[in-house]
Amino acid sequence: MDSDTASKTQNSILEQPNEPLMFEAKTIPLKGIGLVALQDIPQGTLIIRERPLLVARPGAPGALEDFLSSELKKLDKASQRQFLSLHNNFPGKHPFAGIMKTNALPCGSGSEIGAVYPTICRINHSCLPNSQNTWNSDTKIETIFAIRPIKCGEEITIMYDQGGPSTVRQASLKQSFGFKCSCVVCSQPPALLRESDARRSRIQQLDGQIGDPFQMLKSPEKSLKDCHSLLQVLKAEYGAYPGALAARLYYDAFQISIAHGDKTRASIFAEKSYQARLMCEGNETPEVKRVKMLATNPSNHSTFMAYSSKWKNTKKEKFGEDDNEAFERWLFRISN
Ligand SMILES: C[S@@+](CC[C@H](N)C(=O)[O-])C[C@H]1O[C@@H](n2cnc3c(N)ncnc32)[C@H](O)[C@@H]1O
Repeated sequence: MDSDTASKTQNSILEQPNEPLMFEAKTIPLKGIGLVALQDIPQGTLIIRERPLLVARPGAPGALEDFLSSELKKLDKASQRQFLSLHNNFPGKHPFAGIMKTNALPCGSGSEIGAVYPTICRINHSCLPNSQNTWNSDTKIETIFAIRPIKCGEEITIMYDQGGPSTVRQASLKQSFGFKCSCVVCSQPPALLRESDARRSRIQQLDGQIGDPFQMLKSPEKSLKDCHSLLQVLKAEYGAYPGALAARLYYDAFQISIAHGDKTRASIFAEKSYQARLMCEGNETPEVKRVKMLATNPSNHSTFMAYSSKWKNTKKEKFGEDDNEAFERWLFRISN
């Protein structure tokens, strides 16, 4: 499909059809079609809100093809054309399944159910994306928010893979999407790429340690310290815009604190998680609303004092928020 056709197909399922679009679909060298910003877009801006064309579970190619074929017949002609015009990395016997496999985005984190969209599915991948896709399970709408400032003329990008060092990312992108990534991270000089790889491996390692319930139970100080270390690595790798990774880290720190009874820190961590999430997905998703509620009432969480009451706040703790470093050390219980 050429970029003209792509531009014309944009509006039907978009939720903000009357507003001037912040982007245009055009051909990008070596990437097919992509979306390019038509204006400067500040961090935290909602760029696209779109309903799915089709939703499906993964399945054997033949069975998936039959399912998609019957679902396609239920769509109007314009929607059918939009679906059929999407990129297919797996041409052959099962073209509908190939389109789905190339384009589907999960309906929620970790969900095996995927959906395709006429516009959002034109967004290409970067290992340092400037935007994030999020599924809202209440409204059944997918959103794209700017997670860092985007300059007019810059391509809008999201992240397709699970992260990790460049060799792992490259292999996964090649296998699932058929391209060799040459984004700003992957095309760095070898020495810088090695440093980035070391940070991304460390991020995965720390993430695993923080998620370990035994460490959280037996050595919550260590878990919080890991959260603090992760924050430093995220800042080094992603600069001022760690996006959803920061939201998750703060939520983990919330869970560690509340499980041992520390409502004061838990409330601060929940608020930080909320603020980070707000930038990535707005204030409409059930998850964002829940984290906001927990910032106000941390003890409403089901694990309040589930592990111990050793951090239960007995008196109002004083902390000086003016001295950033001291505040961070207090918050993450770093003693030396
Ligand atoms: C969901 S589609 C994105 C839109 C697609 N470029 C198009 O023309 O419709 C995914 C496909 O786009 C291409 N693609 C996405 N990101 C890319 C990148 N960073 N470099 C090269 N190709 C990319 C790959 O062919 C991939 O399988």
